[in-house]
Amino acid sequence: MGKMLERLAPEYGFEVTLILDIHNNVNGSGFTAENFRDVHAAIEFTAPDAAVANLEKLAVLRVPTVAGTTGWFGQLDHVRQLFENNHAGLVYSPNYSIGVNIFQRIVTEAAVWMQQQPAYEAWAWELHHSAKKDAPSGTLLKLVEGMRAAGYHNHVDVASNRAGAVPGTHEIGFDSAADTITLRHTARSREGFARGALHAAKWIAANKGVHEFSEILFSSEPQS
Ligand SMILES: NC(=O)C1=CN([C@@H]2O[C@H](COP(=O)(O)OP(=O)(O)OC[C@H]3O[C@@H](n4cnc5c(N)ncnc54)[C@H](O)[C@@H]3O)[C@@H](O)[C@H]2O)C=CC1
Ligand SMILES: O=C(O)C1=N[C@H](C(=O)O)C[C@H](O)C1
Repeated sequence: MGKMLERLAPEYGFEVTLILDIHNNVNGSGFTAENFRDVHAAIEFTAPDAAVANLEKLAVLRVPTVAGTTGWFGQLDHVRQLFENNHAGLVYSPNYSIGVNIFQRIVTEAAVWMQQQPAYEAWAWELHHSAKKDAPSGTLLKLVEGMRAAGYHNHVDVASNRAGAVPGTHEIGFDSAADTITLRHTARSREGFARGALHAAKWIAANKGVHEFSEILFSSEPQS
């Protein structure tokens, strides 16, 4: 994601002044007050086992932050508390694509209807490139969590595949003896993730608080 963010950042009015990676951030050594002195926003896309330590440092430095890494959301309460205690802004999401955030709402709505239909059984599936470290994807976990929050308590069979260079495909399905409903989002490239993260960075550079990305995206709800 780093290269894509660097390429698109100027379109969002950002100059990239610091890039930390596994080589220049050994034991968090890149997170100094000097390095972040004139930084208006940080975007964190690293690895599941690195994200929390990086986010802790960004909170203490009070840098408005966009959290993009997946696989750490079990520690969200701890990270949220740290940003709030330090009065630092944070946006988090397992997926910054606009399409996926709309897809999430469609899936949640389907779950409400399907909860009343015991003849249907459900599955959740995702496919990503073979370099992806976490499975299931953060997005798939959130889709299923959204179904649960909408009242869907039947079993959901969850599966993941890793192959080639696939940028990200997520599918929720319902099957009965009579028919099948398949809901699928397919990312065509990683550009949608990067654009969403840059949009969030611009927003959090000018606002306060801790927010899930969809709160920003859907801050003015469509009229029905
Ligand atoms: N929220 C979203 O929309 C999206 C989330 N992701 C997630 O973002 C994460 C990163 O994905 P990719 O960019 O594909 O990974 P990648 O493996 O291509 O790049 C990760 C980068 O993080 C650096 N890194 C690792 N540990 C570090 C540390 N301790 N400090 C600083 N830098 C460190 C590596 O040097 C590397 O440059 C994954 O968890 C992935 O699931 C990926 C795409 C979209
Ligand atoms: O690792 C990736 O590539 C992606 N990860 C995110 C996830 O785990 O949901 C989002 C996107 O699907 C790409």
